[in-house]
Amino acid sequence: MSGRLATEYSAWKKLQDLYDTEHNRLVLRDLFAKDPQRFQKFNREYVSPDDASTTFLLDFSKNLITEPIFAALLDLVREAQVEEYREKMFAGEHINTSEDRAVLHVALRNFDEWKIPESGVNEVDQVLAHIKEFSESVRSGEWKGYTGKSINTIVNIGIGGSDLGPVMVTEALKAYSKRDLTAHFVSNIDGTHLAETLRLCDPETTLFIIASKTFTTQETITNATSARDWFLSTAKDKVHVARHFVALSTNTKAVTEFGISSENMFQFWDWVGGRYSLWSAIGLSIAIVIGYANFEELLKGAHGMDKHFRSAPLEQNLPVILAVLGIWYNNFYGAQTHLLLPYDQYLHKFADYFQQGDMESNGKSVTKNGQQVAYQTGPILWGAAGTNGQHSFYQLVHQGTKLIPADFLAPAISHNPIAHSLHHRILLSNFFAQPEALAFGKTEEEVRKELGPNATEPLVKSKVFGGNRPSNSILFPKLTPSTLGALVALYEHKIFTQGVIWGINSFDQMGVELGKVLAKNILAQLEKPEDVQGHDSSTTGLIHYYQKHRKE
Ligand SMILES: O=P(O)(O)OC[C@H]1O[C@@](O)(CO)[C@@H](O)[C@@H]1O
Repeated sequence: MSGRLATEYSAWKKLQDLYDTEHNRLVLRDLFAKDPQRFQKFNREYVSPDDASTTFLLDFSKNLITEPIFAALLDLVREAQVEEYREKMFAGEHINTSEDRAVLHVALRNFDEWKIPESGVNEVDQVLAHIKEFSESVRSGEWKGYTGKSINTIVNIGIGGSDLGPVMVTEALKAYSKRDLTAHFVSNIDGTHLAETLRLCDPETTLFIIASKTFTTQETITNATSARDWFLSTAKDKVHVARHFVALSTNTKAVTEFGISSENMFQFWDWVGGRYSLWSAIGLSIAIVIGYANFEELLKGAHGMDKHFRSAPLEQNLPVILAVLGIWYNNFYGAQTHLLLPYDQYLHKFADYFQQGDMESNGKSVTKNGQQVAYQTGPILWGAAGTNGQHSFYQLVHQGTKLIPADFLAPAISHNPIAHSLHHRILLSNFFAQPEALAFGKTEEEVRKELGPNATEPLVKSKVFGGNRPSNSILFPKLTPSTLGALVALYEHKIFTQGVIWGINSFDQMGVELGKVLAKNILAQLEKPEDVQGHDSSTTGLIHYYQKHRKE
């Protein structure tokens, strides 16, 4: 039954026993020394069922597991009925129970493979056709602005899932981008974000894409209104808005009220979660930047992973493997965070993207049945592109007091093989070395041997690396649209699997509402801050200080 407390599962109790009795013996140096076949046992190669060139290796041998522990983790997946819930998701059942909605981002990249009886699913193809037609019209120069010039700049105005996906993908696939077209992404309500962007724009050649599932998000509508005012200050006549503003939304009424005609609207549906929406109309900016053919490859890459997730046996199922490893550390080792470390500068926004994807999905503390959990749920997701992270926070990761499981990702081939690929070989040498250092560390004996007999005790101790810090390594041939699609879907389905095991609803986001309501209340009072009422002394004191200093 959905929404059960994870601790009720017998598999959970078994895992707790295994942790209690085994964790002191789970030393990677020993596990590898005892079993020369360890890498062979704990790696999986993914090959897309649709396209053999979309492939990657998942090496999960540097984890604090044995075969019995791995088996017990998979038993938990079975007992939590993850496969049954997966089939409910793919069938369009309303598994987002609090909002009574289906969860069907998989339908956005389904290419009619599966018949899914949910309203709107049969319209996906026509929205994709509209995206194709419009993106090609902009890229070819056929789409003209109000003075007859082609578009050379797009500004996507959106926030959260209406921003992070397009940003991450257009950065990740920059090698495939149309280099004479500039894409900007404005998300923050801070006027600086829009002001600094508009300084770079020419109203005659700029297209604004207003991306908002609800078309009620205060930041987005305010930014869109100011962008329209900026545009009209030059274009003057409102009739010109139609050539320079399009909308991506589920809310046709609000879009037309804003002044964007319905033929300039790209629709999606309530069964597309914001943080799962880059595959939908929200991906219009992606299609314009990299071209529709590459956008379609992105979708197909994800679809291949959907088929894998739906058909692979649990012990071969990559999203399931990542999910259970995360639960092992999060719920039994007490790790609080999870690191994403892409050794690819194009993926520098990958962790940012999954901060929303993971933390807005699984940052919950009540099950679908309304029970308060007494165990950890979603981890804090963070990360940075390698090798930059090594010069920032790796000190803590290597020698700090916290256990931080990490996923390392890298392409074997760079899109930019400068200096005869010397840069890439250096990058990959670090991609290989860091997990090795984390896993096997450096013993006191090795340090003494290195420093010699005169080394002081404190110096020796400071140079010891305890190691035994777990990681996964994902290595793929090249960062292509299809590979990116598969990787994003891999993590989407990892998040889904963990949410089912924890018994929570991964697809609503009640936690973002209170702050919005309080901010609206305070906004109404900021016109006369000296009279602010109804707050604690801290909020009142801060608002009074603002009042004192808000005039230049
Ligand atoms: O796309 P929209 O409706 O403007 O929502 C933007 C973002 O705001 C939220 O915080 C929900 O309010 C995210 O879930 C969502 O992606």
